[in-house]
Amino acid sequence: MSEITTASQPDDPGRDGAAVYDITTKRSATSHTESAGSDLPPAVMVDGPEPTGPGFLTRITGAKRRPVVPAWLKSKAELAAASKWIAGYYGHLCAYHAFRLPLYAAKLAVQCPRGLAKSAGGTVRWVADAEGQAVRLASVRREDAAEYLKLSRQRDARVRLRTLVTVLACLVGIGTALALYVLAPGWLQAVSVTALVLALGHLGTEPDAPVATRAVELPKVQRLTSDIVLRALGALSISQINQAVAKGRDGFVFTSPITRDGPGWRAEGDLPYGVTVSDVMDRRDRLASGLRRPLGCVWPEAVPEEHTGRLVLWVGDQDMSKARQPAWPLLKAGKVDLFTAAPFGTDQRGRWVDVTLMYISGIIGAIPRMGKTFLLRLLLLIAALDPRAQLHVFDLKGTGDLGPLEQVAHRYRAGDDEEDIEYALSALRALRNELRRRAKVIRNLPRDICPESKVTSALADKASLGLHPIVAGADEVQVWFEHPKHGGEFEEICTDLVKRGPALGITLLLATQRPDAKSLPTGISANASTRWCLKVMGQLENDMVLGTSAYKRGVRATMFSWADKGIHYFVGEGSDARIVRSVYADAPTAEVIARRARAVRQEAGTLSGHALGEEAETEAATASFDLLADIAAVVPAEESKVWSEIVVARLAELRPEVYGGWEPEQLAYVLKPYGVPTGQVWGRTEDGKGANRRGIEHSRILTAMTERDGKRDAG
Ligand SMILES: Nc1ncnc2c1ncn2[C@@H]1O[C@H](COP(=O)(O)OP(=O)(O)OP(=O)(O)O)[C@@H](O)[C@H]1O
Repeated sequence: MSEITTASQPDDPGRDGAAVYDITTKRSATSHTESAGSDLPPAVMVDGPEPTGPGFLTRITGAKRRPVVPAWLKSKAELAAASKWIAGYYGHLCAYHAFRLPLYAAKLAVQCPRGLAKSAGGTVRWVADAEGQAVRLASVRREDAAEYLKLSRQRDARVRLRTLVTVLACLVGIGTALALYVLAPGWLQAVSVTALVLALGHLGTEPDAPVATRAVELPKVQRLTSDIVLRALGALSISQINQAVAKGRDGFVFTSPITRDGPGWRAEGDLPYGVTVSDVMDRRDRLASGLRRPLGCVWPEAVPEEHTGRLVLWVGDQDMSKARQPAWPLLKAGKVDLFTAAPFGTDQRGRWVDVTLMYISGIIGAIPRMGKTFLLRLLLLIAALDPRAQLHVFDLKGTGDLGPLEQVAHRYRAGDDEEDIEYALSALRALRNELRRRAKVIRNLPRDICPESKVTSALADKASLGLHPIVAGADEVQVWFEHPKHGGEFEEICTDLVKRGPALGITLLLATQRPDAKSLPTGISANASTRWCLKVMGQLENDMVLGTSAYKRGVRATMFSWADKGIHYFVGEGSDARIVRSVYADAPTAEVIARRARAVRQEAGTLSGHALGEEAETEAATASFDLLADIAAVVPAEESKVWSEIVVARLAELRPEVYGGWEPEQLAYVLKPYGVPTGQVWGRTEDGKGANRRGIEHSRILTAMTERDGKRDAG
């Protein structure tokens, strides 16, 4: 219990000379003086006299209840999967041994003489009471005549009885054998002889040479104990843990018993004050060394609803990247309803993790070669399995990784040449127009049909409304945003799609290997509701993909190792960040799934656009579109400064299909990447009144054009 005093300064002996003294000794001295009757005011106790805390009722209302039925038993899919595994396991055992039965029989037959000799020898030793011989010999050595006589008498009686039993057994055995030989049918004789031979063969088995070999090699895993956890945490070179251990306390206080959790062990507890789970995550490799387990087995995690020092340590039996993943339920059969959840990966415990591709916009980020394209392709395959969904696929890497989706995509293009960029731009403009159309449709629908003002599965089914799901996916999307000419427009359209698309049935999935502000504009990264982050190298990229301060909260995709391909943090589906290993679907597998999706679409009559060999109509019309050139065209040289509202009105007149509906703010937004600012400029209204309003300078447009063209020529 600590206390504070309100001692006045003049009484302080150290004040004049500004002496420094130990606060602890000073404090006790002051309280002592006070108790001795000085005129210091009484000490004020800051801790209550008794430990008080929440009452029983408060504690039980706040208590965390553990589920009565374990999660794996509640999930039909998991139960079915577990039953299938068990049935498969025992089925394999039976098949394995059945196949080797003749071999086992032969081995036993060969061992039969040894078994016969062993049983004969054993019987003789039993009859002769060989087990008592050592004791009898000991009494002889001690020359203890009395005891020897006692033991001999006992042995004689025993040998008599055992001889009788043996003779009787032999008579019964021989009699039975003769009876069988004379009376029994051939099959019974064969069975009896076989049984006798097998039994004798079994008896003749050497302990180090079993007849039956192992059908399965069960992985031997070390049990996780508190000692091992403490040893590993103590090896992390975290000073607070080491200090706690040095003072005889535990460097980790377990808050629940170490239990089996899926194919691994789970330990939960509190780190010392001031140590956070992030500190442990940063040293995951050392932790794995301390636990003597492969890195891919060791998964320290934070508990989001607890304090930052609450650590859950899950140690898998097998490396997550190598453990066998259950077969993907959509691999061979099945359709998808994009408005409901579909599995796309498994967590460390091998449980399926689902994603609902509607009402989201997502970003996938990672350094190269970690599985970003595979993941995007998987998500697009899931979308392809909903025959209503229209797919827009842009492979800006240009290697054809998304090629399997070509046969189902409404828009498809691989490559980053100028014509590919124009194609993508025209497709995105069309998408934005579609977004606007959908907004109007939704707005005009009666409340009872569309109560939530968003596209639902039932609305998507009504072909007349044209509200089918649209899923657009782009790999290496930084190519769009860094484009010298169209970067601004790509950013503007994608931001709009990311923000408004989810409610209107349009999902945008963007994958990038360089998640920084330039290659993934903040307007997009901040508004994406779903994030997949495979290995990244630093905090900045981590937070760009997983959200601001994710790194601080301990959600760190930097901890993944180079071998953790396809393993990522998944943030979405209304839950906290989870570690997921995405389903591995290589190109041939993707091709098979896409073919199935095409067949389903053919049946439903929903194949469209590129999949039917149609070219986009808007492509040629907009190929020559250039924002800066258009502004230069509508703002003559004599108008040195012009208001934004006038520019957008003129642009809309020039190309209504592109600029129709633009607001002055939008102009400012798309000009930003070109370095053209908008500011207060002097102008006149139609009736000749002068005013200051937001606008642009003609010379800045010309400068931006010159710079851009110069860069392009240099490039
Ligand atoms: N879920 C997965 N499970 C196991 N291995 C995977 C998985 N996903 C991808 N891989 C492996 O990782 C390799 C790289 O995948 P991918 O091409 O998707 O990487 P990327 O991040 O797109 O690379 P780049 O940036 O170079 O395009 C693949 O060849 C594949 O073997």
